[in-house]
Parts: sequence; structure tokens; C-alpha cells
Amino acid sequence: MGTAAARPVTEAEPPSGAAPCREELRGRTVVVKFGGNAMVDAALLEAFARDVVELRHVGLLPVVVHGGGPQISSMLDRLGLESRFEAGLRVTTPETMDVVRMVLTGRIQRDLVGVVNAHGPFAVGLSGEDAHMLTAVRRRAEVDGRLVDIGLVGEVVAVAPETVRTLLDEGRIPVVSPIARGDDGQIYNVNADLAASALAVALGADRLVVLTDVEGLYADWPHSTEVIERLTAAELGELLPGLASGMRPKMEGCLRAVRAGVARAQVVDGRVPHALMRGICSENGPGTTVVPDERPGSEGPGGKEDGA
Ligand SMILES: Nc1ncnc2c1ncn2[C@@H]1O[C@H](COP(=O)(O)OP(=O)(O)O)[C@@H](O)[C@H]1O
Ligand SMILES: CC(=O)N[C@@H](CCC(=O)OP(=O)(O)O)C(=O)O
Repeated sequence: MGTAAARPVTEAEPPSGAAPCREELRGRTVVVKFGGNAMVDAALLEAFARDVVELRHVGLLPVVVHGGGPQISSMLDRLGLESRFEAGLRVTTPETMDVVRMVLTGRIQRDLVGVVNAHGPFAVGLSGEDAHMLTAVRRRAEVDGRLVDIGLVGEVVAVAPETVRTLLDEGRIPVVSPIARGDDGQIYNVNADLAASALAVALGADRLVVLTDVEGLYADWPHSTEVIERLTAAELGELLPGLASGMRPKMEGCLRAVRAGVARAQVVDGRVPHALMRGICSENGPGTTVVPDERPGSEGPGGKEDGA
């Protein structure tokens, strides 16, 4: 497990320009989770859109899964409704679910589709409800070793990635809202990190990149901002139960992804312009990288991809 001191978030990054991305990633699928906390201003949203389009131009196949937790909370607040979380998951009443759906699919997804499409007819917005893309069952949250009811929160149990794949084949950039449908037609609120992870696995993606509002996974949060640069699935599995709220589903998503065949999962600072492009295309990307465990006879954790 490698660590590094945090970089200042205000540091100006060079624009990625038309920098070539690593040749071995050409034609590979990359699932990018854009967290609500990383959507802090219009300039960053625009930089994100440019990066996603640029990834497509250099031959990768990006799929965006968006969050919007802070935006949902602020709308609930305006409506006089309570926001409550257990183990990083929003306690979701039927009334809350209406607001979640409205904010995620009706506003955030539309905003993202709009900024990407300023560059051409690339983005198509979808909800996990569409064409049975994400099927979920109701889940509970584990709090102090007890399972507690958190309402209409879903655990994704099946993914039908064909619609997303068809859009990718057409040269589009799918933008997916983390909402799922139960077999009985019930609509569930799904944490966006876990939705992105499930979709990455089902698509056989090469990468999962999670953009958030910190430099990566801090080794001793909130006491220090020393970032864990790289860790294996086994190392992450040991840390996971002790992680605090926001990072818990994020790192759980990364762990599930690498355990199910995604070659690398990264947590990157979405407040830094062009962090996405740098995270994917540079040899030593910023933030925290999770790699699969070393297999006997492989060239290191993650096998050949590990050279990345
Ligand atoms: N070990 C940790 N390292 C970094 N951030 C952490 C850690 N534990 C908890 N956090 C919190 O998790 C937050 C990110 O999660 P979250 O707020 O859900 O973001 P997002 O909207 O991007 O999903 C950080 O802003 C930080 O406050
Ligand atoms: C069950 C659950 O917690 N769902 C999340 C969905 C949005 C999300 O995950 O947004 P971020 O990635 O910005 O946190 C919520 O209601 O806030």
C-alpha cells in the first residue's frame, strides 16, 4: 500500500489538449462516476465534459454514471423534508424517492447531457430504470453490526448492459442515473458509486474512475490528508469496515469492481480540472488506485494491466 502527501486542490493543471491516451486502452470501456460533490461549479462541469468527449476522441468508450447527493439534500431541504443517512446511504421514504428521481434524472442528468452535447451529438441520458438496465432488491444498512431499515434503497442484483453497449457502438456517450427497478416494478434509490461499479462489471469495463471532492482515500481521515496511492483488493477489504460514511460505498464499489474483473478502479479529485483525463491516460494517475490481488504466476497485482 503506497501513500503520498496531498496536493493542493487549487493547483492549476495543464489542459489535456489532444494528448494521446495509452494505446492499449483504445476500444476499451471506461465507467466514470461523477459525484455530486465534484459538480461544484460550472467551469469544472465544462472541464469534465471536455475530458469525456476527448476520451471518446482518443478511442476509449466512456460511460458516465452520475451522483447528486448534495443536490438531492438541498432540494429536500427546500421542500422541508429531512435528509438522513445510515452507513453512507440515504434513508429513502416514498416521498424522498420522488425527489431523488426528479433531481437525478430530471435535473442533474439533463445538465450533464447538455454540457457534453455542447461538443457534438454524443450524450444520451438514461435512467437505470430504462429497458430494465438496473434491477435491484431492497437493501438494509449495517450500522454497528446491526441491519437497519433504510426504506426504498436498492442493491443492484442484475444489470442488462445491452442498451448502453448499443449506444457505445453508435459512438454515443451514455449518461446514467443511479435509479433501479425491482422485479415487482418498485423504484429504488441506488448509491451512485455502487451503481457505477455494477455497470462497470456488467460491461466488462477496463476501468472504473470515481470523481469526488477529495484527493483520494485518506489513510487517516479526518486527522491527515495523506493519500493512499495504491492498494490491492485484499488490502482494501481489510480497511473497508473501518471507513467513514462517504468513502464507504465508494471504496466498496471499487472493491466489487476489481474483484469481478475490472482491471483498475480509481478515486480521483474531481475538483482538479482534467483530473479524469490524467487519471486514465497517465502512467501514474493521481488519487487512489485499487488493483486486483496478485495471482500466482501473474506479473504483479492486476497482471499485465498493472504496468499502468
Ligand atoms: N478516508 C477518507 N478519505 C477521504 N475522504 C473521506 C474518508 N472518509 C470519509 N471521507 C469523506 O467522504 C467524502 C466523499 O464522499 P461523498 O461526500 O459521498 O462524495 P460524492 O458526492 O463524490 O460521492 C469526502 O468529502 C470526505 O468528507
Ligand atoms: C441510496 C443513496 O444514498 N443514494 C444516493 C444517490 C445519489 C448519489 O449517490 O450521489 P453522490 O454520488 O453524489 O453521493 C442519494 O440519495 O444521495
